[in-house]
Amino acid sequence: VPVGYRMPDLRPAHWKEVFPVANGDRQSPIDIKTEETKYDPSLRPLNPSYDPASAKIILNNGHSTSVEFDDTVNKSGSFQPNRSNLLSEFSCSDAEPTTAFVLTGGPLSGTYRLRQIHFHWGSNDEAGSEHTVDGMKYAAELHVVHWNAEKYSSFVEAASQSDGLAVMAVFLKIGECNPQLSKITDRLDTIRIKGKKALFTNFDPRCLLPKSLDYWTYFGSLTVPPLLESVIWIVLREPISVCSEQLSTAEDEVACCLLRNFRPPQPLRGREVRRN
Ligand SMILES: COc1ccc(N2C[C@H](O)c3cc(S(N)(=O)=O)sc3S2(=O)=O)cc1
Ligand SMILES: [Zn+2]
Repeated sequence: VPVGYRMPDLRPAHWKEVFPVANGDRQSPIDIKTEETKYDPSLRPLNPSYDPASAKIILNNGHSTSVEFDDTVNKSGSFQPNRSNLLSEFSCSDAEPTTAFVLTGGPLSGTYRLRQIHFHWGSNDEAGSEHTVDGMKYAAELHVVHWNAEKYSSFVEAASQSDGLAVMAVFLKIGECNPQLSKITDRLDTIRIKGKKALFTNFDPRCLLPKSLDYWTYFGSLTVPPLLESVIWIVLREPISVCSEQLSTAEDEVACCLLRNFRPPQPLRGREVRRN
């Protein structure tokens, strides 16, 4: 390391030194004050339709674990799901196997393609979520990341556009163990080291979603550097359950670099939070 080189301080309070947008006027996460959210009749139901065969790898990118999806080819029309392996795999969703892996509807105009899912958690069951609801933190938070493949030709291009990304956030609360989540937490031992990845196929994110897809939505940003203000946030109002053992497995398995990987709520700066 060159003499005098100062390792950048990686704590959220210091991100503005490297990424000035950290002080921007559409930063995430936020505290959702339910009394101040505004009902918007123009908001449509969310329509997630995922092609399970597009799940590819599980990855430890140093501040979270993620399941990366093959977002290169739009499979609509070309992918003929093999019903036997699909239906046996996905007892959770009796919906017809899809030929695409996209999110449409809700506050979105156009088709947003699934890129990856990842989690944020804390060092105990009391804290861990990034968004809070009336000041309340959940134990963890799942992010399902999509990009506007209809309007932009690549994910990187979309990530720099104000309507480029759409992230669906799902709160995790401590309760029953979640067998669908175990499909991921049981694999974390294979990606203990930063940068490690492991094959992870046939996973349908719909299995992780709560019964109700009612949501709050607002314009925000990535919650990790480069903190780009390109995210349409869709925060589901109903949490899913996870048991303490699953969360501690996640923390134990990859605690080295992933503990407390949640950014605190940022100023709303006059933004509106709408609900369907
Ligand atoms: C342009 O540079 C990049 C932009 C984005 C990314 N990604 C990885 C990040 O971990 C990350 C964090 C997200 S969160 N917590 O939902 O706000 S979404 C997301 S990502 O998959 O888009 C990588 C490079
Ligand atoms: Zn995230």
